[in-house]
Amino acid sequence: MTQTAPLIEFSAVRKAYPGSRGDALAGLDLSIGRGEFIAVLGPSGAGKSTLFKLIAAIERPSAGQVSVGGQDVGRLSRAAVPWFRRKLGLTFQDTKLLNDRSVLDNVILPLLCTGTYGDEARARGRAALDKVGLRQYEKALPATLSGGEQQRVALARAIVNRPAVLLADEPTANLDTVAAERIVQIFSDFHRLGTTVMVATHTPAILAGVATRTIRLTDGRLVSDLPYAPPSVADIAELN
Ligand SMILES: Nc1ncnc2c1ncn2[C@@H]1O[C@H](COP(=O)(O)OP(=O)(O)OP(=O)(O)O)[C@@H](O)[C@H]1O
Repeated sequence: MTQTAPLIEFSAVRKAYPGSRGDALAGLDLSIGRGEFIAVLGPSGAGKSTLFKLIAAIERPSAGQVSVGGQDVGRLSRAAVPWFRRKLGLTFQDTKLLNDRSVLDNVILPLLCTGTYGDEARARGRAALDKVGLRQYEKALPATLSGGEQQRVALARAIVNRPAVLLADEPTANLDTVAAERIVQIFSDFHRLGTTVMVATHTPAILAGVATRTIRLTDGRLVSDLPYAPPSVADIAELN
């Protein structure tokens, strides 16, 4: 039987931020295959965002190795980083949308970073907005949209490069159930098309029927790695 190489691999990864006490990640080994949908759980400060930042080359490991698609992320040159990031779509709880630019201009920003401009960029931006159901708002300023719609704009920006991996850091925090379910449905659609998805969340119940695996971090360590199962009452208490 042939075994395919993992898409994302952490080998003995330690991350200490300059000036901070303790490690944000403390010797993490983790392998993620193509097509997985992973719920990343853990209390505040457990290292979930740091995990995503290392995958996306926003931060570099203090020790150990992070590889994505066979590339050693910690060794990418500064010039190579924007090209590497085309493989990845990232969203954050704070959507980081620019409020002085239209929704469409926000969505096409990642294309401009890697040399796709003009009509082609706009066509791809509109296609991404179609996928999240917001094409009608392309000319609006982000601040005029609801929180759920702003998260969907951020998601359109994340997928505009048709990434192989989607990383979402607390994408449904502060959203009502309907808005959160709509976001999760979009993740599910991408997952069905073959995208590898990782979602950090304090409310894993929203990923029921969608996530395939749950990893749980505490104090920068992997404390469990299991097939996804809906959270128990004790889990919910711990995560909130
Ligand atoms: N830029 C930074 N500088 C210094 N310390 C940091 C920085 N970013 C994160 N940390 C610290 O690293 C640890 C892990 O933080 P991280 O944001 O990865 O956790 P998290 O699980 O995503 O938390 P939350 O659920 O609150 O978003 C925390 O102790 C945090 O204070």
